[in-house]
Amino acid sequence: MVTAVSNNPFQHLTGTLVLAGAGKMGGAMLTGWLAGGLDPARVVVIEPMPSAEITALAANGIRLNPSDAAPAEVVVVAVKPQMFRAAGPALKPWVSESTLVLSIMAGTPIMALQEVVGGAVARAMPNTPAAIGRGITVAVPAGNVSAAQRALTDALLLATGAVEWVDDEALMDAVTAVSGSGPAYVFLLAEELARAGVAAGLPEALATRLARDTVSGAGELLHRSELSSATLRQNVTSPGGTTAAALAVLMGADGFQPLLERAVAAATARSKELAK
Ligand SMILES: NC(=O)C1=CN([C@@H]2O[C@H](COP(=O)(O)OP(=O)(O)OC[C@H]3O[C@@H](n4cnc5c(N)ncnc54)[C@H](OP(=O)(O)O)[C@@H]3O)[C@@H](O)[C@H]2O)C=CC1
Ligand SMILES: O=C(O)[C@@H]1CCC=N1
Repeated sequence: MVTAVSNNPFQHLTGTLVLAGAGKMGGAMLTGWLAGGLDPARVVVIEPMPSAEITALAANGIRLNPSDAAPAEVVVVAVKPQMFRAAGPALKPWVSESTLVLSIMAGTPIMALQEVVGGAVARAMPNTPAAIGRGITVAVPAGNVSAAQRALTDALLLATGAVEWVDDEALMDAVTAVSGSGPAYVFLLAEELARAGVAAGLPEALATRLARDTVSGAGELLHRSELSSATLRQNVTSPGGTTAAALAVLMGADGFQPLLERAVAAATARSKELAK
């Protein structure tokens, strides 16, 4: 007998998924999930000011801000950490002891979620490339997360990209600083490369195009290649050539290394502050 095997990563989701906060990150994850085959009829979105995109999803069967609530299988908490203490209690009617509460809030410890919302909490830090299935998320489970809930968390996160699990929640501050915030550093690189091109005499539209395609092309090469980033960099650097001249600046005493170290330390410190 041949057994049919489903490719749907959401096959283990048999109840409702509630997304609280469909802003930039929650919206990106929802986009990734729907693109990956999540049945819109299983989704409830709680969002006081839904964007036009989120409002349009209601036509596909998503329930937006319903007046009735019942314990869900999964509640994804994607509100700003600063408003969690105020917004969290309203989520309680959606949560029973057996609800998986998947929080993506920066800085907010598992213990705060257990206090305010309850359920079985998994804390995760995704990033916005989740919208195109190219995110990376680091997750840490609370002690009462069952094997089935961990598998469901894995399936939800894998539908938006790669997943790493850690046991030590204290790592999440530095994780947030590297991969949660990281896409912004790369987009800033594209902005500043374009600006530097204009300063070097290029028309703005051409400089913007060159910077955007260079950053995205280099990212794609890094993604597909088995070579380390250092080797890929060396492959661009002809001895005594133009790249070497630029890298002497970027790898100098006040170059990328101390700058990124300071930036990541600042983001890590801010994540720790958000926990207070
Ligand atoms: N942006 C990113 O790249 C990443 C963000 N995160 C985390 O994701 C979370 C959301 O961040 P981000 O998407 O950037 O922020 P946004 O402000 O874009 O999203 C938060 C959303 O929650 C809405 N909201 C406000 N009050 C409530 C409520 N009571 N119930 C439900 N929703 C509510 C907000 O509406 P309104 O705007 O009207 O207040 C907003 O649309 C944060 O905790 C952040 O730490 C994690 C990883 C990456
Ligand atoms: O800026 C922030 O606080 C969130 C967390 C990681 C990315 N954005």
